Amino acid sequence: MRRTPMIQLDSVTIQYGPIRAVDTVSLDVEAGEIFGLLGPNGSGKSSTLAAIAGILRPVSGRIRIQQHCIRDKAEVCARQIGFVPQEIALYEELSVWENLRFFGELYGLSGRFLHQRMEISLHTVQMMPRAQQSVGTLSGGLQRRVNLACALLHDPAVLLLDEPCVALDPCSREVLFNTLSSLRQQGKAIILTTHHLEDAEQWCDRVGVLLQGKLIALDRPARLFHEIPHKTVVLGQLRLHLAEQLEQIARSRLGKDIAFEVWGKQIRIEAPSQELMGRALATLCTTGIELESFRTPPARLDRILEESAAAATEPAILPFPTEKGEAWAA
Ligand SMILES: Nc1ncnc2c1ncn2[C@@H]1O[C@H](COP(=O)(O)OP(=O)(O)OP(=O)(O)O)[C@@H](O)[C@H]1O
Repeated sequence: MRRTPMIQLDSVTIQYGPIRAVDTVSLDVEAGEIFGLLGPNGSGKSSTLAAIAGILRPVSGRIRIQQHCIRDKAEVCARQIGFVPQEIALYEELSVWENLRFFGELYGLSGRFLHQRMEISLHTVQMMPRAQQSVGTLSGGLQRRVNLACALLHDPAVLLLDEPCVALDPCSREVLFNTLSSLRQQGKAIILTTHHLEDAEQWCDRVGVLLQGKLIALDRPARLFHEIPHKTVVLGQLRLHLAEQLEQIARSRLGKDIAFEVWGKQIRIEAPSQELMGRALATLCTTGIELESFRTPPARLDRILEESAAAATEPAILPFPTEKGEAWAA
């Protein structure tokens, strides 16, 4: 049974003047879920996140945080949201600890409780040993961890991260995702934007793909990444055109489990398992059919993104919706 979503977007549309950046996007994210928002540059990821954070007002549609509409209950919702922007938003001349105190006070925290929350947040991102170091002397990756700690100070139920992996080396990325996984275990609802398919596949529970402001795919990564889960497909380039007689011999030797199609010097082979694919390739070889090269075709999500990158990424210029006011950026 599906639980009540923490974050609900219902037909959300965001415009910058006549430019439609996000087009009737609907999605739900539950407690204890990491949701990845993927898409090429300019597809509307940051705008979607900013609208959920309450920084940007959609021209139409509805956003709810823990069932509260952010339009009507802006303050209640803001208390439930931790937002980690793309840019590092810290005071370089202040220490890590001083930065946390400053942002904690902005959230209205004080005294012993603030002190406790600062310690917990720094522990969560593994930065306690650096508490007294000035932020300007930290690497970009470590600054990002402090950025995240600041967003955790008020213990929000919802965490939004805009491109958290930018400029992170593999080790920092591992720390980041381990941190997010433990926050997921605590029941937080997490949305992050990323360009890294492998991160989305490894760490996200569900993935939504935006293209020109539209949500064109939404599924579990395993389903998005592996179009043909029970079959293995190889696309090959033949050294020579295939004579009809040789093709018939190959078909009889491969048997009914292996399907292949030939067009020109291209061949597409489909086998029910990796093992049978290996045997099929060997059989073709011993039949005298030489492959110059072969590759596995891109999975569904790779292809969606490949196609989207090839397509014009400029957003559609559409008439302004009449029912509500103009989009505005804070
Ligand atoms: N303040 C703004 N004024 C006008 N247009 C904007 C503004 N912010 C974003 N846009 C446009 O809205 C569209 C969506 O932008 P957005 O930043 O949300 O995309 P994105 O997927 O986050 O891109 P990126 O991966 O490059 O960060 C883009 O075409 C962008 O040019």
